[in-house]
Amino acid sequence: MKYMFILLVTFKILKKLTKIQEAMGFQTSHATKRIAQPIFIAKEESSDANSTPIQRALSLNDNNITNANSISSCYDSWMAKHPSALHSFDTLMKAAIGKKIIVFLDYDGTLSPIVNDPDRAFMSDEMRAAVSEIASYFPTAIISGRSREKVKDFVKLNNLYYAGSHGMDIMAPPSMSVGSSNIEHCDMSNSINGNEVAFQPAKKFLPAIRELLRRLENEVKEIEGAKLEDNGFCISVHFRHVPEEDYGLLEEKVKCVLEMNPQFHLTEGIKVMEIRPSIEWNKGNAVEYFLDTLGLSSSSNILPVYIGDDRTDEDAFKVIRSRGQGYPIIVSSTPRETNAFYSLRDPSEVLIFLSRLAKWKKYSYSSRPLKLG
Ligand SMILES: O=P(O)(O)OC[C@H]1O[C@H](O[C@H]2O[C@H](CO)[C@@H](O)[C@H](O)[C@H]2O)[C@H](O)[C@@H](O)[C@@H]1O
Repeated sequence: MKYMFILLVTFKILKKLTKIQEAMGFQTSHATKRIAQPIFIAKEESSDANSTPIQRALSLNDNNITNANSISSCYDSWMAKHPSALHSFDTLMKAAIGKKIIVFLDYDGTLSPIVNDPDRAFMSDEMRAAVSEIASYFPTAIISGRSREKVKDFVKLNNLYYAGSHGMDIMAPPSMSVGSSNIEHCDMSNSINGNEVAFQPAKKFLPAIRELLRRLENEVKEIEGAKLEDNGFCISVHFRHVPEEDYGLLEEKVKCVLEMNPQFHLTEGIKVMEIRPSIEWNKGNAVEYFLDTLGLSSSSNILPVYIGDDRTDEDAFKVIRSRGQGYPIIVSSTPRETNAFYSLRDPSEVLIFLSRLAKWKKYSYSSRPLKLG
C-alpha cells in the first residue's frame, strides 16, 4: 500500500513536470523513450542544407503564408481608408441617383489579369460582355498605356471610346468647346464616320520616338529576356524575364539612350520601364478631355467612375478627387499609397462591380410595374 502511494505520487510529479516542459516550449516525443527538445532546435535541424526541393518549396510556402498574414492585417487597415467598392456599392449608388455616370477603365491589371507575356493579356468573354453592357448604359472610355490600336484589338468593342499611350492618343467626339490650345492637336482627317476625331498632343514627337525605338532595339537586343513594346507615343521596356543580375545593365542602356534624347523621360510600371515624351499630359488630362468633348465638363450633375491599378492611373484619380465629383477606384490586393477613394481586389472584383453597376442601371429603367399575363 505504501509502495502504491509512492508510485502514484511519482507519476503525478512526472505528469506535472511534462506539462511545465510543454508550457516552456519543449516538445515531448510520444515514442517509448521520452525525449524533450526545444522547438526552435527542431526547426533548425530541418534547415536548407539537407532539405529537398519540395521541402524548400514548402518552407517558401510557409513564408508566403506568414507574409500573407501580415499583408492581410495591413490590408485590413488600408481597406478601412479605401473601402471595397463592392461592400460600399449601395452607398455609392444612393449618391448616384439622378446623376450622369461616365465610366473610365484602365486595361492591364483592371480588365485583364497581369500575365507574363504582354502580348497575351487577353480579356475574358465575360468581362467583354460586362464592359459592353456598361457602355450601352453610360459613356465609357478605356484609357491605357498600350497603343490605342492594340488595346482596341484586345477589347474588341465598338460602343466605347479608346485612349492609348497613357492618354496621348485619344479618339473622342469632336467638340468645339475643347480649349483652343488643344484644338491644334485634333486630327480631323483621322475621324471615324465624322463622330470621333483623333487627339494626339504628342504628335510632333513621333519621328523621334521611332528613332528612339530603333536605338533601343539595338541596345537591348543582347540582354536576355528584355522586351520592347511599341505603344505608339510611348515605349515599354519590359524586364519581367530579365535575370536579376542584368537589371543594372538594362537600366544603364536605357538611361544612356535617354540622355541623348532629353525630350523624353522614364516612368515605372509593373516590371516595366516606360519611356514617354516630356509633355504635361497624362491619364488625368485624358479624363478631362473626354468630359470636355462629351459636353459634361462643367456639369455639376455628373459622376465619373475611374477604375485602374497602375501608378499612371493616380493622375486620373487626382483629377476626379479635385473635381469633388465621382469615384476613383484602385484595383489592388496589397496596400498602396493612392489617391483613390475606393478599392477592388483584382479584375474578378472589377467584373462583379461592373455587372452590378449595369444591373443597377437596368433595374432603375425597369422599375415600371410588371406586365402580368
Ligand atoms: O495602362 P495599362 O492599360 O494598365 O497599361 C500599362 C502597361 O500594361 C502592360 O504591361 C503590364 O501588363 C503585362 C500583361 O499583363 C505584364 O506582362 C507587364 O509586366 C505589365 O507591366 C503593357 O504591356 C505595357 O505596355 C503598358 O504600359
